[in-house]
Amino acid sequence: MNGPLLSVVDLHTQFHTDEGTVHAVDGIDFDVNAGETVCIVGESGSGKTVTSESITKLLPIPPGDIPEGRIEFRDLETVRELADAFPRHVFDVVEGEDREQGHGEQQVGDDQFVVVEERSGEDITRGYVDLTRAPEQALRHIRGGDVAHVFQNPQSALDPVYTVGWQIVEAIQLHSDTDDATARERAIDLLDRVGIPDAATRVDNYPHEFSGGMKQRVIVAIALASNPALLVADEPTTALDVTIQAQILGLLQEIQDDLDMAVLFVTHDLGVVAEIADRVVVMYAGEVMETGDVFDLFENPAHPYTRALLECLPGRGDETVSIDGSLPSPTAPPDGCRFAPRCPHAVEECTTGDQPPLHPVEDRDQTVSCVYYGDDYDERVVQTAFSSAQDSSARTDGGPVADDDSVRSEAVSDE
Ligand SMILES: Nc1ncnc2c1ncn2[C@@H]1O[C@H](COP(=O)(O)OP(=O)(O)OP(=O)(O)O)[C@@H](O)[C@H]1O
Ligand code: NI
Repeated sequence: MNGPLLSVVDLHTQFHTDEGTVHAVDGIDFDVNAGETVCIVGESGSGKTVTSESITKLLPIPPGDIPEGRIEFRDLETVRELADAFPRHVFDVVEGEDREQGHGEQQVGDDQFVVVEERSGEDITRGYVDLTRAPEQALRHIRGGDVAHVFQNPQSALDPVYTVGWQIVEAIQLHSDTDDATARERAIDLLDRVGIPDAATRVDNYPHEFSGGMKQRVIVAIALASNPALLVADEPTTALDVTIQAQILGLLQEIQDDLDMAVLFVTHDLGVVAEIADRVVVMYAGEVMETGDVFDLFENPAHPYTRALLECLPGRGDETVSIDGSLPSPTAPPDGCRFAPRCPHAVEECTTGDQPPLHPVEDRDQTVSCVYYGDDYDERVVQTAFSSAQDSSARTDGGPVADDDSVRSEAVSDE
């Protein structure tokens, strides 16, 4: 077993600006397993897009910068290919004797982005590519190959001067030795699969000859052309027609099951999350507040922030209410839990030190960054208030009340 397909480990992504350093992503951890759909949710500005763009390194660097952390991509085929192509950049844990002799952990060099953890003879059987250290040349190989990034903006993702067929053929041939005729056949097949009627004719059309929804399908077809192990998709705030969006999501899921492809989907729509996610990562102000199985998390939201988010979900709580208060300053984030200034249950410990570690939730497939789930507090305090979070009397238990004069945040579903 080579572990999860993708492991984000202590990722820090910053932007150096005239106003100071923006701590957009400030030490987050989560995994994506092969074949599963993980949704990242959170209010606008919480760092979802920066996280997804850190993975495919589509981040503008500079001003962007990843000073700390790793993004381990554990697709074995990719690890083997890149170990072959970049032999000088391989860190071989197996070959190093230091561990045996008790010299402690060996240091991976800055330019060593392929880490081999286990071999069977010559063959690599466990290891990863660290996407944060990979040079542009290696990233080009990975991007649009084993990791595809779908921008859900048809306007900018397609090249207006080439036919859609040409663009799909290019994507196919970039990563495999496929002759023109075979690639064209596969392009037609892909268009057919994403639900474009009369694909054999449409393959020779230009992007402007397609409607918005059909363009979106073409973009998905291009992303699938290389048979990616992981598809990263960031939902835009200027959303497409909801029915088209639902169709495309349904389509993605069908194809995903066929190809055993993992999907990392960024959204602030909890309805979409309920529909497509296997697991959920809840982000707030550059930190992960909670992760978990989608059923466990919806049934038993553990973090007060997740609870507040769910309260804003239509049909769940009172959807006219948004969470009181606003995101903390990204250049000068507060100590302790980022959500503490808005949390009805915050106690003194919540306002000092680092963001609390992710504690496992008892009997659930969930982890939560909240002191109440540690040994010193009773988590029932944050759980009982769920259904009455809008009731102001419920705010007085467990700790200081959020400042009522503070600015109302943008609603969670602000598209
Ligand atoms: N190029 C940049 N320069 C400076 N700050 C940036 C840059 N890009 C993003 N940020 C900041 O990083 C933080 C996280 O932004 P991000 O776009 O990841 O949020 P998001 O969760 O995707 O929000 P939305 O739901 O609105 O898309 C924000 O404070 C944002 O202002
Ligand atoms: Ni975003």
